[in-house]
Amino acid sequence: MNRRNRGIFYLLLFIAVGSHFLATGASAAAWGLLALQFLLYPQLAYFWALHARDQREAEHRNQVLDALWAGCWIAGLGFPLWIAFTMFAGACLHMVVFYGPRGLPLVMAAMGLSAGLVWACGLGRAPHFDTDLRTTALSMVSLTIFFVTYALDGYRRAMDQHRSEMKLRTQFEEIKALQARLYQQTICDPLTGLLNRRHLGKALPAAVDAARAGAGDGELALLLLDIDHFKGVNDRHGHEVGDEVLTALARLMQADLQPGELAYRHGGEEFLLLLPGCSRAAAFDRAERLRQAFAGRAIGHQGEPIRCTLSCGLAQYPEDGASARELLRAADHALYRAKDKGRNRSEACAPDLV
Ligand SMILES: Nc1nc2c(ncn2[C@@H]2O[C@H](COP(=O)(O)OP(=O)(O)OP(=O)(O)O)[C@@H](O)[C@H]2O)c(=O)[nH]1
Repeated sequence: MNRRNRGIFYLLLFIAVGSHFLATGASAAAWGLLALQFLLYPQLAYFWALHARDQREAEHRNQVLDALWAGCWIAGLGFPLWIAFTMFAGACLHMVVFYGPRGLPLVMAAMGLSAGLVWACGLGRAPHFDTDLRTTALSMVSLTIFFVTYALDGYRRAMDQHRSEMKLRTQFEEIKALQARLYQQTICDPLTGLLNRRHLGKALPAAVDAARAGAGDGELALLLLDIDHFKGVNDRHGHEVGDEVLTALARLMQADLQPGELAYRHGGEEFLLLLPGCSRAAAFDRAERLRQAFAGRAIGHQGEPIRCTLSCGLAQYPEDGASARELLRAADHALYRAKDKGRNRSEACAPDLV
């Protein structure tokens, strides 16, 4: 119980019992005891708990003590119904809030024990259950205020928890988005935005497995594209223009992509198209279309159009290679043949089959 709740509850009880004392003409000693119990004791109990090594344990002891005191007062006052009920309900609420259902029998036992002892020692008053109207009303108001105070505490905690949850959820979403962005960065080439070799390392074996399992009629084509004399472009016009040439080719590749197909920057000025479900003839056509489109595109630089060409090597699963590594090697051979034959051309690994 926090200081505010304990203080409020005891003050309200002080007023209710005081009203009962006024109605029944209590002695000065009884008023003194009332002040000690309901004004001083709650402060002492709070400081006791505050300075204890285990505050929760100390508070638990305080609450049992509260229940014991309440039993004494109930028996000593002669069981006035409304005051007794207010004390009992308050003690139950304290205990249950802190200790769950097991707090309930504990309160009953403590109250019953102390009331019984007071009664057995002959210190109890003869039962007189009635309270006057003012005391009854004050007891009711006390209970209501007490319940509302606790309810407000519960509401505040629920709102705090809700806010924390919302904050956590937002942070979680941000982390997820960040992770996705980081992952994207690890699999993408920053200059062209195409996928990179790291992604190919997983995607190519997976595509081979899928083709082997019959996906896309068991067809899979690999196109390896390399810009011709690219070093010369860099040397003559500078790296920035070289970068523009690279991104121009990347855009052409992306514009032509069908669902399920993937475009890579394989390294430097070398690019790759992974075409699941694509026949050898269709892949060769794609290579030629891309080659011609690239050759026909000029990049303007200081008023001078810069034209580049590319060479392309085609490898087809399963004829040219039954694994990712074999397919790559086959496409590489085909590309070298294209370079050897004068560049700006497409070559299939097995030209007789095209
Ligand atoms: N601008 C630019 N150049 C790059 C990048 N990555 C690699 N290069 C350049 O690409 C060039 C590749 O040159 P080479 O391997 O000799 O190939 P090439 O000049 O295209 O000759 P062939 O392939 O035989 O036609 C090198 O000069 C690299 O510096 C890049 O990101 N940007």
